[in-house]
Amino acid sequence: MNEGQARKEIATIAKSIFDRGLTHGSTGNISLKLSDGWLVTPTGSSMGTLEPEQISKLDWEGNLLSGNAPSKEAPLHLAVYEERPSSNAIVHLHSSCSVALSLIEDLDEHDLIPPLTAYYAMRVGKLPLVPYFAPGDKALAETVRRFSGKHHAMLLAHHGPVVAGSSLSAAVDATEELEATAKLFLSVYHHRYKSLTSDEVKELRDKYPIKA
Ligand SMILES: O=C(CO)COP(=O)(O)O
Ligand SMILES: [Zn+2]
Repeated sequence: MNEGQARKEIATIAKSIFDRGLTHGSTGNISLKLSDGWLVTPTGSSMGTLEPEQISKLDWEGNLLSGNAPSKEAPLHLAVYEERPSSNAIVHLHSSCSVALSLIEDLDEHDLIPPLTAYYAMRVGKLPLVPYFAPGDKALAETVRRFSGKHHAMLLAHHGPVVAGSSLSAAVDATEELEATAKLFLSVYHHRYKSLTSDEVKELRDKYPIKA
């Protein structure tokens, strides 16, 4: 995919995310690797109205090459790419059920949601909670770096998900799966509910390995 196509793909997917209420206001950011750098959505922009040429192009030191000023989370995206050479795209949203999940006390912070559905096990797997830091904080990027070697999906406390994928569509797919399962989990949380067994999860993970 060339740079022009990549810019269009980000703008199209960002609008779809915004139109379905998966992030709001000027929250969230998306990035995508290119052969000669990477693209990230500009700071302060609404995902609903992004023009392809506004999207920031950066080099691997984080310098702006073209487009508007980059997301304040660009160092976080860069840290994930540095730790995950197989990842080609990253999605960060403020999707409300996922944020709500990050506020619940006494969940397992190494794995917040049990394997409620097959697609959650196939697309997300394990979801750790990343401790709270202010958006754009250098310490947030460095903390995410520590998680991202082992995890392609993580949840920032009081903030929202960060999900890496082998492609932009794979990263968006997994982020949507996380939001849908967070909603499901919130609705069964105060009930007695069943999860998939570890054998069932293992069978899924063997048959549908997550490439992220
Ligand atoms: O989600 C956001 C911060 O975490 C949005 O910030 P940016 O507008 O700088 O991308
Ligand atoms: Zn954010």
